[in-house]
Amino acid sequence: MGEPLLRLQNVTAGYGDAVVLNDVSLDIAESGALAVLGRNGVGKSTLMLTIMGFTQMRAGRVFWRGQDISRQPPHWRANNGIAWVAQEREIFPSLSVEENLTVAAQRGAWTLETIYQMFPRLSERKRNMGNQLSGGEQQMLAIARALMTNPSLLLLDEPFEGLAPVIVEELIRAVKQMLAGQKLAIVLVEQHTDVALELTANAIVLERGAVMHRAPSAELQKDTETLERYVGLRVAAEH
Ligand SMILES: Nc1ncnc2c1ncn2[C@@H]1O[C@H](COP(=O)(O)OP(=O)(O)OP(=O)(O)O)[C@@H](O)[C@H]1O
Repeated sequence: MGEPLLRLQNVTAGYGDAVVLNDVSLDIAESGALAVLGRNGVGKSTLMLTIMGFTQMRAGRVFWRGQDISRQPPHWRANNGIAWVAQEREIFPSLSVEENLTVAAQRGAWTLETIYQMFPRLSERKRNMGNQLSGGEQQMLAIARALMTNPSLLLLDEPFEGLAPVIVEELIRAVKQMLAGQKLAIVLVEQHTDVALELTANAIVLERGAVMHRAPSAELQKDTETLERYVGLRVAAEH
């Protein structure tokens, strides 16, 4: 086993005096895919923010390719291969689709051409302004913009939330394509448990900021007891 791409070692972190994550440890391998599950408010987004360097670390360390980056600011992490798609998407409303894509682009396999192949809708709308897009198109753009930085790790925070099923299908196909094609690892926070487990190799379940359970995703998919206890059956019940 080589060095993990990302390692969180006994990380306790939060906002100011409020501690949200408690003694969280996890590894993500190069090209790995990790699902982060758990009910609302357990700290899933805070985990993403901590990987990006936006929270206050109280204890523990974060390693990137074996290097301790615990004190590196968010822009260092972004410049060194960690990309984050926030729940809020945060695309630039007054820039065109194409400008949104090129504004933070870095060299690599993801270019306008490969992005437009994966998201033909964005190609059709490349001259539209960010604020003229539907919710689904905005989410595509947010993911595409993150890919244009040619990251080694992509953090996706509830990318399918609130989108029409047909758009969710399109995004799932795109995520599969991303994982199959390029050397890219993902951390996926998702309320749609079945989708999250289908897309990933491994999963952790958070409860009150701590890792309560970890398992290969295929195993957790069958473990309805754990899913019921810590995640709820919101999505499983829909199938
Ligand atoms: N900026 C902040 N300042 C202080 N507390 C915060 C902040 N953001 C989140 N929290 C608190 O941290 C806890 C975990 O929130 P977080 O958003 O990480 O959970 P989550 O699992 O992602 O939930 P959700 O599924 O609702 O997004 C909550 O109690 C929340 O109130």
